[in-house]
Amino acid sequence: MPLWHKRSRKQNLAPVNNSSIHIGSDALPALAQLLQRPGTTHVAVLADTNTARLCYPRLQPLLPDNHLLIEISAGEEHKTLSTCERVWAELTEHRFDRHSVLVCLGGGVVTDLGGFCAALYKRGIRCAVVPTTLLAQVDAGIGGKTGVDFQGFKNHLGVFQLPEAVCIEPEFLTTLDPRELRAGYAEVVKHWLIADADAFMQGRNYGLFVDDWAAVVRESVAVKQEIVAQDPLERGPRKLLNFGHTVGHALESYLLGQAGRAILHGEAIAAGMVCEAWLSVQKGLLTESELDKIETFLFSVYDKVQFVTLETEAIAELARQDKKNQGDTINCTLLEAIGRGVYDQPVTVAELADSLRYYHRL
Ligand SMILES: NC(=O)c1ccc[n+]([C@@H]2O[C@H](COP(=O)([O-])OP(=O)(O)OC[C@H]3O[C@@H](n4cnc5c(N)ncnc54)[C@H](O)[C@@H]3O)[C@@H](O)[C@H]2O)c1
Ligand SMILES: O=C(O)C(=O)C[C@@H](O)[C@H](O)[C@H](O)COP(=O)(O)O
Ligand SMILES: [Zn+2]
Repeated sequence: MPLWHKRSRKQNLAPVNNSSIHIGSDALPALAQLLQRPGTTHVAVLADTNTARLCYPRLQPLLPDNHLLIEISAGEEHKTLSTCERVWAELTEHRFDRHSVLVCLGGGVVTDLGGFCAALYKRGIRCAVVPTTLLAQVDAGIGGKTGVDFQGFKNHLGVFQLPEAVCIEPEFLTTLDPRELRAGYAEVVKHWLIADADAFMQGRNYGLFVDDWAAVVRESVAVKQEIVAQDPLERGPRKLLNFGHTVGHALESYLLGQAGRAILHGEAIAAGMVCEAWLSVQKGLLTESELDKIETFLFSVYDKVQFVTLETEAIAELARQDKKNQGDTINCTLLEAIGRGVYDQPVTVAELADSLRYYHRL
């Protein structure tokens, strides 16, 4: 059955291997149960400065009295090996063993970095994820991609390692900055564009004016979960989830490296999706009218990312390090229709630069 077949809205979230996903009011009780499992020796919560202040108090009553709080600085610039070293040093100092649990409480930076730390410390300790941004609830917390940035390249070091549980409490979203909510929404739109044309058509009507975020989270998690279940290690169909990321990651990496110009991951992906939808038209896969629908919608939600045309080649060059590549071939995920992604589509650096120039002209 193709990946983009119509899913039942009530579809169960089948665990991928042994990772369970809890969404809604039973999510935090499920975490409490996991932490009380006999044999658990130590519990640490990894949070960033914001989630330590805004989300940790909600978790505290569920935690054992002697738990450890490890706080890291917030922001993509801290998703690095040196932050991991700090986390590992704290675990070591407090004699965490393999029966310990690391609870990652935060957005994608905390869940990516924390998952990576848990996977490597003593070759693997238990890990639970409590995603607190929209982006992490619909995407980063799901599917076991963990890692950190390295030498300016996104997620350049990492492992696939599923957490024991993902506990999603949509109420955490109430304290989220509107810019962060908007950025996370880009991954929701990505899921629609690769796998759910009906949801895209409906979503166009309400944009960010959503009154039931929990429903949006459930639907989006179901799309990702279904794809990850088929291909956990990204040998094939999981590459669909990378739509918008060949250009998006290049743009994000380029701007992150320049003081004052960093943009959020979701903002980069929104721009990347416009570029890659345009490339899909150039390759004869998508119609002009579909491209127009995608662009109109994305520009109704996102501001244009600012760069000058002189920078397009340098940005496009960064795609040579994309993880979907094979040898010198840059493999992109494109669209063959709204709601139908297609992966392993070769593109050149020149074509990626053209797509950025197209975006710049819009
Ligand atoms: N592993 C994956 O599959 C995957 C998928 C998508 C993105 N990512 C990664 O995720 C990262 C982006 O994640 P993100 O957008 O969540 O960014 P983030 O983790 O930096 O969080 C965004 C900001 O929101 C704050 N925050 C978090 N929860 C909050 C809350 N409930 N209330 C108030 N503030 C809160 C954080 O402190 C931070 O300042 C990128 O590094 C990206 O590469 C990974
Ligand atoms: O889960 C996946 O697979 C994804 O590609 C989801 C992406 O939204 C996410 O940004 C992921 O971290 C990108 O992975 P990478 O392998 O391109 O670094
Ligand atoms: Zn992403």
